[in-house]
Amino acid sequence: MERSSSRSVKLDNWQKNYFVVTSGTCSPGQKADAYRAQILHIQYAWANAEISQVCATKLFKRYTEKYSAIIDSDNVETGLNNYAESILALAGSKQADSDKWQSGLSVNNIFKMSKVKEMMQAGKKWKESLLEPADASSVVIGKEPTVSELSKFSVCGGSGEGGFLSNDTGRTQAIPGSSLGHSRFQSALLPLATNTTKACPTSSTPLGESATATFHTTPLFGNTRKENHSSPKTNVGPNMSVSNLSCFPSGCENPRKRKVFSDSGTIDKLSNPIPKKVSSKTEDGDQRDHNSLPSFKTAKEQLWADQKKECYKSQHISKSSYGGVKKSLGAGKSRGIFGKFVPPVSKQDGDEQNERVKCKPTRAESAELVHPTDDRLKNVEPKMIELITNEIMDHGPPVHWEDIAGVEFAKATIKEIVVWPMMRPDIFTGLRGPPKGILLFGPPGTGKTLIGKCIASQSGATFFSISASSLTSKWVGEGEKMVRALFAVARCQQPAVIFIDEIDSLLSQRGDGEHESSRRIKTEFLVQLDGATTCSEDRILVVGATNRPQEIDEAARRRLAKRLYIPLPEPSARKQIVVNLMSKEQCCLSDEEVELVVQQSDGFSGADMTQLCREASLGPIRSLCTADIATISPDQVRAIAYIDFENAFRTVRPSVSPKDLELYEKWNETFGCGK
Ligand SMILES: Nc1ncnc2c1ncn2[C@@H]1O[C@H](COP(=O)(O)OP(=O)(O)OP(=O)(O)O)[C@@H](O)[C@H]1O
Ligand SMILES: [Mg+2]
Repeated sequence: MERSSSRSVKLDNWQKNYFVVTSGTCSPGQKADAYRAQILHIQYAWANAEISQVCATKLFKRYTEKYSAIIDSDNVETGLNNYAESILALAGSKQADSDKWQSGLSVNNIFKMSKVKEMMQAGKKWKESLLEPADASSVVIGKEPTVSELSKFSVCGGSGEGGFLSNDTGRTQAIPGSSLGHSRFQSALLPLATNTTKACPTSSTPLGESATATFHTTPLFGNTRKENHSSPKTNVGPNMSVSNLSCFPSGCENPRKRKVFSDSGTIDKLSNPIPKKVSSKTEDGDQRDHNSLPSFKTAKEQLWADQKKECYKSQHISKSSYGGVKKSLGAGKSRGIFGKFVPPVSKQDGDEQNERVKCKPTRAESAELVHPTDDRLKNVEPKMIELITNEIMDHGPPVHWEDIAGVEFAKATIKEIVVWPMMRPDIFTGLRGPPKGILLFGPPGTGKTLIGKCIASQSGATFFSISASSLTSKWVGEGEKMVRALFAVARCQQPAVIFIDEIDSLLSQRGDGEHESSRRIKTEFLVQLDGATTCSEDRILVVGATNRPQEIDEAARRRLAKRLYIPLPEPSARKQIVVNLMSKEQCCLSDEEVELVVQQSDGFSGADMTQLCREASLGPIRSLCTADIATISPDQVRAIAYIDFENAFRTVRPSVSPKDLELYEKWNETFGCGK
């Protein structure tokens, strides 16, 4: 009768709590309290055999998840942001994020409670009886317990509550608020001494698998630090640990005690799977060996740890490589057909050779090592070198000569100037020495930048690519230094190609309205260009590209001795572009239709041709109804047909006007070096 009324009281409480939690009016702190109460109810109900283990496990898991969602959430409206650190604060009776959420306990004051003191005494006696006679002296039982020792006893649920197990019934106290009888306690706690395992349901350990019943006073989601061992309401009875440390008796957190316990072997084997090395490692002090104990880490802690590791790694690497992690100052960039072959695996020709291979730095490594002390770089700020390395050196995907349609003369000339001299510097000497400056000029979208990228890929030289506008705008006030640094680094990385796109914005005619800073950059550039172009020793090639050649300063023009016209593509080049692009798509153009496209695209630049093909390729998609687009598979899309090109011609027009073209032709006749 009494029992059924106590059950109905619990049910009432349960319902009340449920309403509190689901009402939507309570704060996160109140919710957390309510969930904690639910969890305690589950514990009592289970210990009291009112619910089955399976049921207890399920409920426990559900409510601990909900509880932890509130505790760990950093959402100010729905969570307490009460990570482990905050729980530490709770242990110190400090107020945490929530007004409601304040621990009534602390490591210090919990032991002042009379009931706890009594439990301690009982626990001590029980320990004595367990450890006798072998290790009794080594267990610090006889002396007045220190806080940490007490904490051990108190939190090692088995020890504290072990008192209840002893026959010292006089000291046994019923748990306030609990209907648990003495015998119940006994059956619940006996496993600790008898090695029969009866596990508490925990969120992480299935019932029956847990090695130990661990009743301790750590907060449900607390870290297992000693300071954590206070918890609101935990003084009312056994508490189930849901942290992944819960399977360890918390008393083992005191290193000395851990040693004692592990040495004694008895309790350790029964209840504590902590390896012995833990105790020996921590023997000398109170410092905890975090590696040895599995410790609960919040996601935030884990993130910090990961970030620290990353930070350490990157610092470590950047210390060992000059100017960045991935990129060398171009020495490693000898790519393309003339780049030096570096076998991925070192030769196994004997130890001596291996040793030599190991000792001899690679080109990239030597560049990294040599650079800071290189005389030519002594006046260059390291920051600049890093910028050049990271931002100016070309790292784009390779471009091949075949990717550039038409412009055969320009391609042949460039090969002659750039590629062969790189390949045979011994032949290209004296008068045969290559020009040090090239200007690629022509209408927009004819492939000047593409040629620059191709030189980068195919020359085998260290390639520096910079847009002149970035020199004048991006590094405001630093442009001049940047130019100097650029050439200095290039000099250290010979053979080198410096590609300056939109060079007109850097080397435009000097005028009165010119800004002082851009005048300085230009002057510096001309000085450097002069040095590079006149010094026969240096193997630095400057390649400029522009679609406004007429704006280039005459002094610069002179230094860019080889001026190559990159005209609009001829019919054969246009055909090549179409065929090339269509070969990558599903296309059913006949040869005649391709010819028709080529005829109709007269006056188109390479970029216009690319745009035309893009537009045509959308034709098959546009012919679908909207509903089909969502469901159709790629292979069901029809091939690109001539009709799509016809439609594309309606929207894509040539971007270069005949008038503009005349200007280029004229400039080419006057200053160009083509045939
Ligand atoms: N000769 C060509 N062969 C193949 N594709 C070309 C050719 N010319 C231009 N293209 C296409 O047009 C795009 C633009 O070319 P690019 O940027 O090299 O032109 P540009 O001459 O540098 O123009 P701008 O003077 O406006 O800078 C290229 O990415 C390429 O797809
Ligand atoms: Mg360009």
